[in-house]
Order: sequence, then structure tokens, then C-alpha cells
Amino acid sequence: MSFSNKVFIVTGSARGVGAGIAENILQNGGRVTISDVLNEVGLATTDRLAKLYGTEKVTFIHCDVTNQQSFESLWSETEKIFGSPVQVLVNNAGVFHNAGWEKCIDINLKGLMIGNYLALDRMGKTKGHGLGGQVINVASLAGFVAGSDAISSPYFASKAGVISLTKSIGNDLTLRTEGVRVNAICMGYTDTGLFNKNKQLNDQILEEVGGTKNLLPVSRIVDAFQVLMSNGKVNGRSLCVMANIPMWYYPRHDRQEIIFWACGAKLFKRLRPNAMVMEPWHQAVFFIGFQLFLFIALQTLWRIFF
Ligand SMILES: NC(=O)C1=CN([C@@H]2O[C@H](COP(=O)(O)OP(=O)(O)OC[C@H]3O[C@@H](n4cnc5c(N)ncnc54)[C@H](O)[C@@H]3O)[C@@H](O)[C@H]2O)C=CC1
Ligand SMILES: CCCCCC(=O)/C=C/[C@H]1[C@H](O)CC(=O)[C@@H]1CCCCCCC(=O)O
Repeated sequence: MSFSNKVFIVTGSARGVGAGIAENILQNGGRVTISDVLNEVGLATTDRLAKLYGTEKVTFIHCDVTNQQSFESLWSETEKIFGSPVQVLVNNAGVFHNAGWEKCIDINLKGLMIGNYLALDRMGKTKGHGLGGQVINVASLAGFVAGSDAISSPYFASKAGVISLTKSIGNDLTLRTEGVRVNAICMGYTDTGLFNKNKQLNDQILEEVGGTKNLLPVSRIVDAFQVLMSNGKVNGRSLCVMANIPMWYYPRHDRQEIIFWACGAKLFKRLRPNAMVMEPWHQAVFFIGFQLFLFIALQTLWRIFF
């Protein structure tokens, strides 16, 4: 997809996934601000990319995503340097749980909230430049599943928050009123520089996923970024990326899931009027019963009509 001079900001793009996305933007004719708290690494990446794609196409601006002022000046500086409004924000900056739980939540969730609200403010039709735009939040499959220990729980919780934020901001009303679409990329274990730093964790992860062949290369996340950029319709969605299989969108669910289980509880109340709680095994029976009901209903319809 050609980005023909579109202006992008990618947070946490000194290295890893963010640097990969920034390079892809340049390869496709866009302009990008690389931003990070790591000045040296960020400047080195920017120099390398400037040599390949032109100094007028890429710049580095220090930004700590947890700091509102820092984010605001990243945005304003970018527009000043490139002389055009920012049209896409990629909220990629993130840390793992080994940074400590408060930092993990601050950077992975609060930092993304600052980015999302600022994007609505600056790109939106009501207060911003009015051209609309896109936000891509880098979440993780960790946002859908449970971690296996308390130590890693802040990371899983932060990513679940990002997915929820994406669903809630990426709604039809916001799209209509602000012209801003918000989606997330949810990938599994990815082979970035950081992944290789902690040997003990690496070995544990490699055992869990079954070897390096099941790690995602950064290029797959870049492909996911391209998919979201070229699909002009999706909003509030999470694009899931797993090794060796096609990407897929996680169902948005909205309220259907709650309604489904509430129906189960209503039915349960008829069977056990005095029960205070529907236990997990009751739920399992309801779920299997529902599937059986569907199966029989479909079979009956098939017999009637064919
Ligand atoms: N590597 C993996 O296995 C996976 C990574 N992710 C997510 O992908 C994103 C990128 O991760 P990687 O490239 O693997 O890690 P990385 O550590 O190589 O890149 C993250 C970047 O964010 C920067 N950063 C940290 N705190 C910051 C702050 N306060 N403000 C601005 N920048 C800050 C770091 O300096 C670093 O350059 C993260 O959000 C991560 O959670 C999601 C799934 C799997
Ligand atoms: C199905 C879970 C996919 C998680 C993908 C992800 O975001 C991985 C990130 C790890 C990164 O490669 C290095 C890390 O420290 C991140 C978190 C690792 C969590 C491991 C905890 C093991 C567990 O609780 O299952």
C-alpha cells in the first residue's frame, strides 16, 4: 500500500516491532517520526533509515508516552517538522512485567490512553484538524488469555486493558463524529531484540511455543500493520497474529456474550429458583446443551427443507 507522504508517529520505535513498522512506512513512501525514551538507539535507527529513504522522510523525537506533555510536544513537533498533519498514530511502546507492575501498567495502558485521547483531539473533526485518521494499538494475545503466574499478571492485565480500550474507543459513533478509526494488533511471541535478552525467560517461552519456528518474525507484525492500513473499514477490532497461520480478527462480541450467559442464568433460575450462583459446571452443562440444541435444530430444518 502506498502511503504517499502521509505522516505517521510510531511510539517506542527505536528498535524491535516499532522500528520494523517505521521502516515499512518509509518503504511505502510515508514520513515517520521515530520516538522513544532511548535516545541513542532511536537516533541510530533514524540515521540508518534516513540514509536509506532520505533525511526529509524521517526524524527522531524523544517521547515518554506516560507523560502527557511529552506526547503533546511529540505531536506538535512532528507536524512542524513535516509541515503536514499527523494521520496515523501507532501506539507501540511497551514493556514487559520485569519492568515492575506499576511501570508496566503506566507504559502499556496509561501511555496508550494518553495516545488515543490525543489522537482524537488532534485528528478528530470536533476539536482537531478534522481530517480524521487512524490509531493502531499494539496489544498482544496476552490480552485474551490468562498468564500462568502472578509475576507476569501485570503484563497480561495491561494488554487486556488495551484491547478493551480499542473496542470502546473504536465505535461507530466516534468514527462518525471524529473520523478516527482505532484497531489493535494482537500477536503472540515475537522475535525482537528484547526477546533474546533474558535467556531463562527465552528458554521457558521457547519450550511453551515449541521452538523458534513458532516465534513470529517482526515482518509478520509489519504485515498485520499493512492489513489494518489497507482495510478502510475495520474499527474497534483486534487483528490476531500467530506463527504459521493466517491472521484473523477476534470477534468483537460487544454484548452478545453477556446476553448468552445471562440467558443461561435465567434458565438456571427456573430449574433452581433458590440458587444464588450458577457454578462453572452448570455453565458448562448449559453451553453443551445449547450446542446440542443448535445441532438438533439445524438437522430438523435440513430434513424439512431438503
Ligand atoms: N516481543 C514480543 O514477544 C511481543 C511484543 N508485544 C508488544 O509489542 C510492542 C513492542 O515490543 P518489542 O518490539 O518486542 O519490544 P522492545 O523493547 O524491542 O520495544 C519497545 C520499545 O518501547 C520503548 N519504551 C519503553 N518505555 C517507553 C516509554 N515510557 N515511552 C516511550 N517508549 C518506551 C522501549 O525503549 C523500546 O524501544 C510492545 O507493546 C509489546 O508489548 C506483543 C506481543 C509479543
Ligand atoms: C499467549 C500469550 C502470548 C503472549 C505474547 C506476548 O505478548 C509475549 C511477550 C513476552 C516477550 O516476548 C518477552 C516477555 O517478557 C513477554 C511476556 C512473557 C510472559 C511469559 C509468562 C509466561 C506465562 O505466564 O504464561
